[in-house]
Amino acid sequence: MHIDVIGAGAIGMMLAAALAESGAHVTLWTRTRRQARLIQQYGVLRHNLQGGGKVVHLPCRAMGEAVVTSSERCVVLTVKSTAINPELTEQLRGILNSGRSEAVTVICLQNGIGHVEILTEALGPIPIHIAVTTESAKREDERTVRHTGAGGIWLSNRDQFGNETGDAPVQKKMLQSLEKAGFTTFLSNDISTRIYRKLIVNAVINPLTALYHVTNGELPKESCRLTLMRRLYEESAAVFIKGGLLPPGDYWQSILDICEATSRNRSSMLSDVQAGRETEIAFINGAIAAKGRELGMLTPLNDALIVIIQGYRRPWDEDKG
Ligand SMILES: NC(=O)C1=CN([C@@H]2O[C@H](COP(=O)(O)OP(=O)(O)OC[C@H]3O[C@@H](n4cnc5c(N)ncnc54)[C@H](OP(=O)(O)O)[C@@H]3O)[C@@H](O)[C@H]2O)C=CC1
Ligand SMILES: CC(C)(CO)C(=O)C(=O)O
Repeated sequence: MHIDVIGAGAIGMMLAAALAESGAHVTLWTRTRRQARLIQQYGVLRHNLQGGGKVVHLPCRAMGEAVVTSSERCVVLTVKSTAINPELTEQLRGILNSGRSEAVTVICLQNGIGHVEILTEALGPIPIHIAVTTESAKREDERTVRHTGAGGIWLSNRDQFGNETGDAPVQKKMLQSLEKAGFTTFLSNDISTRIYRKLIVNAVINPLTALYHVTNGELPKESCRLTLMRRLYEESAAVFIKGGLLPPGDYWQSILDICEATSRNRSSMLSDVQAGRETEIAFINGAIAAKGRELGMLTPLNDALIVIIQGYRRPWDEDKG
């Protein structure tokens, strides 16, 4: 089986380097030719959890370049949800329909929700499996990645159409490859709960760390911030529970636990805001606000944070007035 990891960012470089090192047939795909050449020439420098660094050489191509043919192929999508646009899906179709691929699967590792619907519309009947990961990684430069937190990878045993595919060879082989590469994996028959539990964590930690410009660990340490965290949590959890997306329960402690477990991390949303990049807020708090509207529930805190975070502008945009 051939594995195509799309997106040479934090998660993409971490996964592709670990898979290549453990002997998987993997290609890492970049957006730019420049990054592909750099990785092709010098490899990915992967820092493990203990801080040790190792250069891993692996095939790396820019999107649009020639595809390695294989009868079985697993495409692991590690771009941000905001990068899933018509140009990317057209290029994905090129990879998925290439050569002799008879069995293909797409695995999505994005935080948030809404991206699978966009992909399904563009890719038609190709099976897509959602994966949720609690691993964390940081991209330090175009060829350097640091594994910053160990967790697990949960892969849905159903595709987006509800077909049970846990026994499909591509999926089985993908899970085996990830295990061999050192990741703890699970085949999940309840990915939905896992998605919404993670979404609630991201909906509280991400926009508030971006708002206050603090690390995850600093966020709850000040009482006003803790109050806002709690209110945002209550508003968001109420939507998921009323919508039947999460069983009634208390998910607050898990947010505090993750702040502590990832205390030195800058959340992905804070990193995006600081780098002047578009954030994933539309797929996180935007999804909660949309669900709230559907259920006739008000979500004023989510609504306000969406506009605040989307309103951050890059300094060079300020110049244009
Ligand atoms: N980092 C983490 O610890 C975790 C991240 N996640 C989720 O995983 C996803 C990826 O996150 P992360 O790795 O941090 O994000 P990064 O921004 O580090 O990486 C995304 C990568 O996608 C690349 N990309 C964008 N457009 C394309 C394209 N058209 N073709 C090929 N590559 C493209 C970007 O390239 P370029 O820079 O050139 O634009 C970038 O290298 C997100 O949805 C995030 O929420 C989930 C759990 C943990
Ligand atoms: C869990 C958390 C908040 C860890 O930083 C994350 O997933 C993110 O930053 O997007």
